[in-house]
Amino acid sequence: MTPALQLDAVSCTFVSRDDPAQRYTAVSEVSLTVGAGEFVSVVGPTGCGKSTLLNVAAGLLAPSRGTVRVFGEPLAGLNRRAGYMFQTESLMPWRTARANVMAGLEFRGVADARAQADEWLKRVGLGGFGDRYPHQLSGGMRKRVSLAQTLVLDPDIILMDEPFSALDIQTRQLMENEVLALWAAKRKAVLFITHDLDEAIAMSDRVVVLSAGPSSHPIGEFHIDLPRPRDVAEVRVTPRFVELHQAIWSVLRDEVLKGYRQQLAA
Ligand SMILES: Nc1ncnc2c1ncn2[C@@H]1O[C@H](COP(=O)(O)OP(=O)(O)OP(=O)(O)O)[C@@H](O)[C@H]1O
Repeated sequence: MTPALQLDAVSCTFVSRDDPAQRYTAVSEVSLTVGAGEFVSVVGPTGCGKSTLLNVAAGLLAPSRGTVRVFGEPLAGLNRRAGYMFQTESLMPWRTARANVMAGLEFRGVADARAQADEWLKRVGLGGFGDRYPHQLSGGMRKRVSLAQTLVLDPDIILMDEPFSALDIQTRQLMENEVLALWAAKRKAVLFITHDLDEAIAMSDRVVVLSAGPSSHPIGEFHIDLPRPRDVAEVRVTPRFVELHQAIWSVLRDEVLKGYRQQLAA
């Protein structure tokens, strides 16, 4: 079956604005696929190039070398089959929760945008909050609105960059379970970036480990054979989870230490 997303030998080199002779290759020769309906996480040390890869998949950044295919077609420009959810707040503060969720649909000229937005707000547990502005919602609620804003457009591929990193642990686990439930219902391809190995294992079908930069590349790939449906809090205490964690951490640990050393030296 044609993968939803296929990165083939992708490298990204950034040129310094002040001194064009200075270059930094963030990722090098990265090949990565996400099957239709597959949930794949990418973990790696801080600054290794996880967001860079996601930006490439989103079509926001053209790779310096290599190719990106979306359902078999070469990607040129924005990836219109993908929806994104980023670490930072993505809500427009001057729009209500409903108006934020509706924005993308309005842009596409969808006639029943309001009804669809209300339906999605209900699905993420915010049925009664459509008229609130972002500042009148908690951090977790704002993330739920962002999730609705992404999913209302029914993308075939969902790209998530540490979407829950700013949340407290309980809210985070609730959101992770909600994402898993929504994903199970629709089975879209997900590329999930996180620095949290527990989160990656609990949620994914496959975990890809990136080396520390520069020239970061995959150094391990693990199939997560934990049964579904999963509760992210409960699955963490199962023996198989612990086994997988140990196996992946043994690959990731040295890279994390390298990443820290590089950050301190910078
Ligand atoms: N536009 C850019 N210009 C120059 N360097 C960049 C640019 N974007 C990213 N980089 C560099 O590329 C490297 C990878 O950055 P990236 O944000 O992809 O890492 P990350 O793994 O997502 O980091 P974190 O885990 O801290 O979020 C970093 O060293 C960063 O400074």
